[in-house]
Parts: sequence; structure tokens; C-alpha cells
Amino acid sequence: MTGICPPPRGRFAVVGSGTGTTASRLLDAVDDGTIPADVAVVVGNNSRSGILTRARDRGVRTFHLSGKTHPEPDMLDAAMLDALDAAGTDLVVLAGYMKLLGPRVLERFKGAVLNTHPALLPAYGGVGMYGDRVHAAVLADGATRTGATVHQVTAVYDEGPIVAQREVEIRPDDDVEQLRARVQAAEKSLLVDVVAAWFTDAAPPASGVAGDQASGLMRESLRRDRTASPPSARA
Ligand SMILES: Nc1nc2c(c(=O)[nH]1)N[C@@H](CN(C=O)c1ccc(C(=O)N[C@@H](CCC(=O)O)C(=O)O)cc1)CN2
Ligand SMILES: NCC(=O)N[C@@H]1O[C@H](COP(=O)([O-])[O-])[C@@H](O)[C@H]1O
Repeated sequence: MTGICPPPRGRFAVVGSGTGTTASRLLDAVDDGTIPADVAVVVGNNSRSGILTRARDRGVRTFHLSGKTHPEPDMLDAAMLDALDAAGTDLVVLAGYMKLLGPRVLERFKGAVLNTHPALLPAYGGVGMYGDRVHAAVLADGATRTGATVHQVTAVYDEGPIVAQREVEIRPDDDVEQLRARVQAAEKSLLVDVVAAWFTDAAPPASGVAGDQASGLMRESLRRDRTASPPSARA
């Protein structure tokens, strides 16, 4: 017996508002070993949403935090920070979260908050650009390109540095549902690749769009994050 203990596994939180299919994909990737880290907590802002149910069904700690539980945005921000810290979170992943993440959380987890967006930012981002609204706008504009983006989260919706992107085909007869399904599949695979790389120092995901640039950004942001963000207080 060498007595040498392996380093503790990283821990990431998932924050969302919707059905939770992205969160489920991340949990699957933890279970199959693709992501060498653990889900510390799942936070949802809709008590009836699938994301909390799916997490509870898999034995993951959950918190329902919303404008209903905490009407004051400042209090909601503080409660979110407490929940993330209590769970020993190292990385925060927004997966279909529909509200603005507050300044306390952004400061505490500076450089360690990621969001997945269903378009190729900076196109089709910002206030009002979420869910099917994004795909409807892409189709209405006759855009020839769309895809998935994973970016660092900053104070303004969707303006943080892009970490990785993956392009998705738009077919001539696509409707919103068909395009959503194709983009969501790309979002899930890209997000799993990014989170896995975050915890393994692996090469960033092969990206269909600006791959080298995104990869460089990711390597740089990963390097910076590891030196900048304080170690999490283990729960
Ligand atoms: N501080 C940040 N918080 C969040 C970011 C971010 O970049 N910085 N990204 C969003 C996720 N997102 C797109 O990826 C996004 C989500 C929601 C909206 C939006 O317009 N929301 C509406 C309210 C919608 C509702 O109540 O259902 C609004 O704020 O008026 C835009 C972009 C997550 N948080
Ligand atoms: N602006 C962010 C945004 O619109 N994200 C979108 O929220 C949904 C989450 O689905 P899920 O709850 O099934 O994971 C996904 O469609 C994702 O593209």
C-alpha cells in the first residue's frame, strides 16, 4: 500500500430552466467516464421543469432557486452562490438557464462559468434570443449557417469569450423543430467535449468552425482558469 491518494475529482454544477435533456447528457457522460468529474449539484429555477426531476431521479443534489423563492435578484444571486459553494463546485455550466446569472456568482467563479448557446455567436445572441426563438430567427433570415457555441459567461448575455463552436447544416425544408433537434445534438456533444477537456487538460474539441481559434481560446482560457480561479471549498 503506497498510501498515495489520488487527487479529488473535479466537481461541476449544472444550472438550467428547461426540460433538462442537456443536463441528462452531461450526467450520462460522467457515468460513462467521458467526463472525469462529478456533478456537484443541479440548480433549476422552475420547480416543475424536467431538469430538477431528472437530476433527483439520478440521486443528484438539487436546488430550486428562482424569482419565486427569492424575489430580490440580489438575494437570488446570494442563494445561488451559497448552493454552488456548499456543493464544492469548481465549474458552473449553464444548460438552458433563461435568466441573467448574478454578479456574486460571476465574481466567485470568474472564468469558470460556461454557457451553451444554440447558435454561432455573436450571431443570434443577446436578450430575447433563447430556445426556439433562435431557430425561428435563423430560418426567417434565410441564414446559411448555424450551430452551437460554448462560451465563458460574463455580465451581459452571450458576450463572453467563445470557447468552442460546432457548425450545423441547415436544410432547405427545415422547420424550427427539425433545426432545433440538429442544433441541440451538436450542443450536447460540444458541451460534453468542452467539460471533459476542462477537467483533463485535453486538447480542445475538434470544432467545425474556427476550430484552431476556438481551440486556442480554450487552451488559453483553461490555462488562465486553472491559475486564476481559487480551489473550491470541498463540501
Ligand atoms: N450573466 C449571464 N447570464 C446568462 C448568460 C450570460 O451570458 N451571462 N447566458 C444565458 C443563456 N442565454 C443564452 O445562451 C440566454 C437566456 C435567456 C435570455 C433572455 O432573453 N431571457 C429573458 C427571460 C426569458 C424567460 O424568463 O423565460 C430576459 O432576460 O428577458 C437570453 C439569453 C443564461 N444566463
Ligand atoms: N440561450 C440559451 C438557450 O436558448 N438554450 C437552449 O435551452 C434548451 C435547453 O434544453 P434542455 O432543458 O432540454 O437542456 C436548449 O434548446 C438550448 O439550446
